[in-house]
Formats: sequence, C-alpha cells, structure tokens
Amino acid sequence: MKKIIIGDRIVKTFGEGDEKRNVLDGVSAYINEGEFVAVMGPSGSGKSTLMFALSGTDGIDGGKVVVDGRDLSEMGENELADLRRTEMGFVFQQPTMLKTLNILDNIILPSMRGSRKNAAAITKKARALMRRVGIAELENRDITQVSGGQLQRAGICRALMNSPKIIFGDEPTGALNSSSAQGIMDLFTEINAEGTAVMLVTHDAKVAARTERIMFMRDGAIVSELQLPKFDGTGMDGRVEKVTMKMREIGI
Ligand SMILES: Nc1ncnc2c1ncn2[C@@H]1O[C@H](COP(=O)(O)OP(=O)(O)OP(=O)(O)O)[C@@H](O)[C@H]1O
Repeated sequence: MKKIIIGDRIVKTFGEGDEKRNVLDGVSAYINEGEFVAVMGPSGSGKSTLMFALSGTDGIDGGKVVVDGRDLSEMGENELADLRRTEMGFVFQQPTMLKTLNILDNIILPSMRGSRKNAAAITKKARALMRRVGIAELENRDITQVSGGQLQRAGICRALMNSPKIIFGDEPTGALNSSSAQGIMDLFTEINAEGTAVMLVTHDAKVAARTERIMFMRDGAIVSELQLPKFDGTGMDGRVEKVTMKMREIGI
C-alpha cells in the first residue's frame, strides 16, 4: 500500500524558556493512499498539531514529513502552498467563509486564485459539487442564511474543488446536531469510497467508527491504534463498541 503521507519522529515545540514543551514528542504516523483514518485523544494531546504538521500547514521542530514522496522541509513556501492547494483539502469545525460573498462564491474563491481564465469551468465544477452534496439550490444565499450542516456541506465542496488526494477534517461534525453530523459522515464515507484519503480529528466515537484506522494520542504521542474493516454501511453498533472499548482501555 503506497503511503501518501509519512511523518517520521515529528517534534513540535511550543513556548519559550521554562514554558517550552514538546507538544509532539517524536511522533511517527502515516496515511495510505485512499485510507480513511481518525485521530482521537484527550483535549490538548496534540491531535490538531499533528494534523497541521502532516499537512505542512505548520512547520516542525524535529523529524520530517514526506508528502507524495516529497520532503516538506526541502520545499520553498510557494511550492508548499501549491502542494497544499492541489493535493489537500481542509474542513474545519466552523467553515471560515466570507460574510460578503454568497455560498457559491465562497466555494469557488480559493480556486480562482491565479486562474480567472477558467472561471466558467470552476463555477461549473462548484455547481456539480453542490448538487452532489445536496445544496444546489443554496448558491445565492448568504452564509448566514443556511444551516450549520448546509454550511459544512459548502465547506466540503470548497475542499473538493481541486480534487485533492487527501482531505483533512478537524472536528468537522463538532458543531452539528447528530442528524446533520451523520449526513456529513455519509459524505466523507462516499468521498473516501471514491478514492480520496480522509484524516479526521475527532472526539466522537461514532465519527471515528466510520474510519478504518484510529490513532489514539496522549501527551504528544500516539499510544495505540485500532484497525477496522472499511465501512460498508453495516455493523455500525459493533464498530462504535470497539472504539469505545479501546478508549476505555487506554483511559481517554
Ligand atoms: N500556537 C500555539 N502556541 C502555544 N501552544 C499551542 C499552540 N497550539 C497548540 N498549543 C498547545 O499544544 C497542545 C496541543 O494542542 P492541540 O490543539 O494539538 O490539541 P488537541 O488534541 O487537538 O486538543 P483539542 O481536542 O482540545 O482540540 C495544547 O496544550 C495547546 O495548548
């Protein structure tokens, strides 16, 4: 199985002097092409920091990160920004969208950078994605005129605009009620089934149970992993049970 991302003994330090501490303390982690993974762990254990390190969003203080065969430390800032824009998509708990633009324009904005010529093709792609995630009729709405679940669907469209190889989600269902959350997880499951790798940071056993490998973190280290079969739409109760048992076993 080809690894799309390899993190090798990553160290990330925050603070100065006596306050200085390793938030990631030599963490090695990988993501296979097309894999669906989750990262769980107590608040402050380093989950988001790991995600930002593996995606090249933040620099690291030790170890290395290799994405698609390229060592991020050897890449210039522009090259790194290009890699992130073309190969990665990002979904956050609260999609950061501009209040002055409607939903469609928010989705296409990042893709427009440097490529105005292709505006028609970009708009066409955004509309196709919006149809696909069930928000086609909302394109002219302001971001304040849609529900949290609909806004997150728009966030997912935006993340998919450049057909990334991997989507990173930091608590993407964290602000949603359980039925909206389930709809968003159905969408991630579909996106993954089509071949896009997905890495989600989550506190929610039901979210993690959709994935095929869960990394459990504590105090800046991966302390355990749980492997599950790829989700085929069945056996959710048993999967959640396995995740919660593991969480109990390692005390998180
Ligand atoms: N920019 C920063 N400057 C200083 N400390 C930071 C910074 N970002 C994160 N930290 C600290 O690093 C630790 C890990 O943070 P991180 O956000 O990765 O944890 P997490 O496991 O994702 O937590 P949560 O579940 O609460 O989101 C925390 O103690 C946090 O306070």
